Amino acid sequence: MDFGLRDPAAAMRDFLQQAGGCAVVDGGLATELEANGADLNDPLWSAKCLFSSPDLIRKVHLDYLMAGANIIISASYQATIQGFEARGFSQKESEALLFKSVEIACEARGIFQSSYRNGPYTVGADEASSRKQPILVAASIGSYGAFLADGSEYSGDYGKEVTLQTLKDFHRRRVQVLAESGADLIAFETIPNKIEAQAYVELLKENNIRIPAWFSFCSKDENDVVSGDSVLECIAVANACKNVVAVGINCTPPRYIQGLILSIRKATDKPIVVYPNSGERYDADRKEWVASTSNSEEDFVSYVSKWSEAGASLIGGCCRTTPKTIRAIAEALSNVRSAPQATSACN
Ligand SMILES: C[S+](C)CC[C@H](N)C(=O)O
Ligand SMILES: N[C@@H](CCS)C(=O)O
Ligand SMILES: [Zn+2]
Repeated sequence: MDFGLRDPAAAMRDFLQQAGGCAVVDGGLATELEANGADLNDPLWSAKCLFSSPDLIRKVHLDYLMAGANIIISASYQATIQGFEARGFSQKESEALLFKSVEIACEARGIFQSSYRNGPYTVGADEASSRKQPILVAASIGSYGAFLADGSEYSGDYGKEVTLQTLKDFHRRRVQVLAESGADLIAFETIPNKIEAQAYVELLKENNIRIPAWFSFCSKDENDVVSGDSVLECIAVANACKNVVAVGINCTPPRYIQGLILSIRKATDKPIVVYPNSGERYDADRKEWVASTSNSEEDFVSYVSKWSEAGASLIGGCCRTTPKTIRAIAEALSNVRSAPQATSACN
């Protein structure tokens, strides 16, 4: 559909219309890599699989497509040139790994689409809606905190020495490479503070980046992102950028999402994307999630129609969500989705 080559807002509008008014985002990529046996206790976390087990990444993307995802997010969340160089890769090899993350996702989409035509996969509520499942590939860009590999994407506290310029210098080349990778859009994910959003906006402008992007923040409650910066101020930074086709929240407990959507919709007319985590807590030292008694996949999915009613039009899951979660989200949304190509939205 040449998503990335058109007027960004119109491209997103058309995509959402083809998806029936609401699109399904995939679930936790790293979570599912681990569920399939990958050991992510590594500074590169899921990006390690780009060289250790690329076939597994492709399989996980396919599993999410089969569950009904309209958007799959590449394995580049913690893939940085600086991180790969620290592992002994050259700059050229590091950039090739970034490309590869998108290539793998595009391959999964191609396999899914051609295999579907040949018969073996059934996805979505029924065959007719499955056939029309529009699919985008989003290139993930995780925060500077993700690169630090100490869980600081959940604090947004980088210390005083990390300035706007530091962050721009850190992210610049990766943004340039992923913008040329063949992805349909860039997903700036798990953004923990306002300064990093500002750095991304300036990089998009200064580097004349043409492909669309979404900005998705990590929140600690219904008002503030994890650093303590106001969600509304963060959204305002993203809202001012023409390339930004959706704004929202990810890797945040489900219980805050409805309040966040209601606030965000007052601050922007752009589509709202939400893909919460399970509500568990990440132990960065052990690189493990700590179980919480108050959350289950059932709880998560029970929120979905409320999020749609509140104004979200891209809904999925982040860490500790699985293809099962995504299938349940697709089913929950099938009640509010209109027939593909119809004009009404789901909220
Ligand atoms: C979204 S968090 C669970 C990613 C992993 C983290 N940056 C780490 O390396 O520990
Ligand atoms: N896209 C990443 C986000 C981590 S917060 C993943 O699902 O692993
Ligand atoms: Zn997450």
